[in-house]
Amino acid sequence: MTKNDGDYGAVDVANNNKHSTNIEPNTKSDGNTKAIKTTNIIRKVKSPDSTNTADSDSESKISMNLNINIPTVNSKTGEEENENEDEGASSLASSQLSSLNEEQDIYEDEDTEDGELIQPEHEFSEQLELQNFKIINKIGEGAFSKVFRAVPIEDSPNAFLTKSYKEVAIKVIKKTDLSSLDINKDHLFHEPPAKQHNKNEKQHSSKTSSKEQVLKEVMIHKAVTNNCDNIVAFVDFQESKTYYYLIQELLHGGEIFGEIVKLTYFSEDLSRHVIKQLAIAIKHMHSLGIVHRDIKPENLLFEPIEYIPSLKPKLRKSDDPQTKVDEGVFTPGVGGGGIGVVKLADFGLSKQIFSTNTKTPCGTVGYTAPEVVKDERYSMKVDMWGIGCVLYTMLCGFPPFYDEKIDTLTEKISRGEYTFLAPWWDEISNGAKNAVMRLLEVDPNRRYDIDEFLADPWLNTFDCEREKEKLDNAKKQINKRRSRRNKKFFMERDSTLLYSPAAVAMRDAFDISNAVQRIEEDKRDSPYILGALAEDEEEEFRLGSSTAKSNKNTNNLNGLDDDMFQLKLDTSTILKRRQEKNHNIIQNTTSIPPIPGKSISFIT
Ligand SMILES: Nc1ncnc2c1ncn2[C@@H]1O[C@H](COP(=O)(O)OP(=O)(O)OP(=O)(O)O)[C@@H](O)[C@H]1O
Repeated sequence: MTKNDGDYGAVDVANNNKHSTNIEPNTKSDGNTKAIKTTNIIRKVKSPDSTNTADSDSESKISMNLNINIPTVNSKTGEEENENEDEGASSLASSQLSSLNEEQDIYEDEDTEDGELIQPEHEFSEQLELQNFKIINKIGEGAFSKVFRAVPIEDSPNAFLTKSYKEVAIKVIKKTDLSSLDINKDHLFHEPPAKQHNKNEKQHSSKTSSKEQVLKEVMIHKAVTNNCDNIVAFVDFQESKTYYYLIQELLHGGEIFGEIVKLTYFSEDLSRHVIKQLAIAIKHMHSLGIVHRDIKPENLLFEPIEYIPSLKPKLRKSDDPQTKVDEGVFTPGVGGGGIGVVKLADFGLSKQIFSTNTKTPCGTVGYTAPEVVKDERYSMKVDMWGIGCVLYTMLCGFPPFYDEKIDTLTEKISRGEYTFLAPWWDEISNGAKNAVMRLLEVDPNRRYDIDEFLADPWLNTFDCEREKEKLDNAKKQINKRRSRRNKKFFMERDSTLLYSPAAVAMRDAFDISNAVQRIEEDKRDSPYILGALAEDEEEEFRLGSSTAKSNKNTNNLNGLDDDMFQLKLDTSTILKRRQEKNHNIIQNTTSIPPIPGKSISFIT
């Protein structure tokens, strides 16, 4: 989710720039080299002499400064620690996840009781046009947005909207930032450099497109927000003269990405804890016909829980005892490593594949030949690939696909070339490896779908009796903690690690992996090139062209009002845009946009 721009000292993987020199030279060219190299990358992060390339200014922009405001609880007694030391094959059953949400409620209560930091850090220009909320501090930054922590203003006209939220996260997008940039990442992905428009025309179309993209994100987020505790809740949307405000539930822990960097890797229990919650979120989205398309550790946010140090920290053979951070005790039904409830965020690349009302694919029109109609199962499988990459990375600490050369990396992703490299994978169970293999299957027909993954034996490994006992104990401990707040007991976060070359390289690997999968999906769906238009058509249908109006009842997002934001598209007809797109695609290669500062080209 977080931006990897020059301010953060991004590694230019493609051009092997100065920061890449921190990564050990690649001396081999076989399939294993990548994993050795990436492991070194992550070890660099943890090593005491690793160089932080983020300058002090950029550090002030990082998104992990939430820990100063998180509620605090007391430490555990030795007896409790012993209870929890009794680890083993433990995991979460679906039913147990509800207890995680009880835990979250507790923290929400604590926030307000403590009444911490309700005064703004300073005057924010974004506050001037914002209604109903008071901005307190900046907590994150995306490529096109700033994210703030805010509190509802009491007695505001829309106070009813926020009654469940004592604090919110507000993603603020400045309209002028959009006017020169097209944030529709997939359009950039498919489209060649802009055609020769005159300046006004270009600016106009760019603005329109950007607004579409913001509204699309809002509509999809709103559509998926209900009935799933593992999706960051949508609260409200405001548009002012200068800004768009996307108001959502605040998650106090930050990104799972930072936790992987900090802990080097997660135990199988903790990996299962995180991935199961992600799977529940994806199950919910897929059941609504919506595909996320940008699954990565940066888009997984979490609520922090008490960190309980292990009495005897377990080390893997591959660990450096000097630098491996103890993950602490894993408590079934609660979490571990300071990670409690996990929620999926960032719907900027999400896409509706089929309407739950009609079960017909979106974006298709009457005259489209059956062979170019999207097969929704393929589209959904993009998310399963993303889940596989996240699971692999959590288990060993480096991503499945990596290469400094962008072309080689792309090839490896397309061919599904990855290994369970020794010694890092030696102590990881066959069950976990099997789950990864079923997710990182190149052929989408053979790749797990979400139901198959949720039924995976490794994901469901637990002993009911023991789990129940542990769950009861965990609940008792939570109750004790409620009366023993105000002592800091969360894991320290060294936010400088997040912008090390290693961490940036890991982010890039995910962005590229997801992008390649999206391209593969579109290639599969679009043997006649027309598929590249599907998203445009979809928007046109949903957002109000004359064609859309006539199809309003069958193609709008579930539960959403077509006219919710009074958006009217002022663009060309589908046919004209199809012709333009065909013309452009035939003439050009595609380029990868999501990594600012990089010039990467793909031959289609
Ligand atoms: N609901 C939230 N609770 C807590 N932190 C959040 C929340 N939403 C976003 N953030 C923080 O702000 C950062 C940027 O948010 P987000 O990724 O949504 O912006 P973005 O513009 O979509 O980024 P990009 O497009 O570059 O991926 C996140 O990485 C996260 O650290």
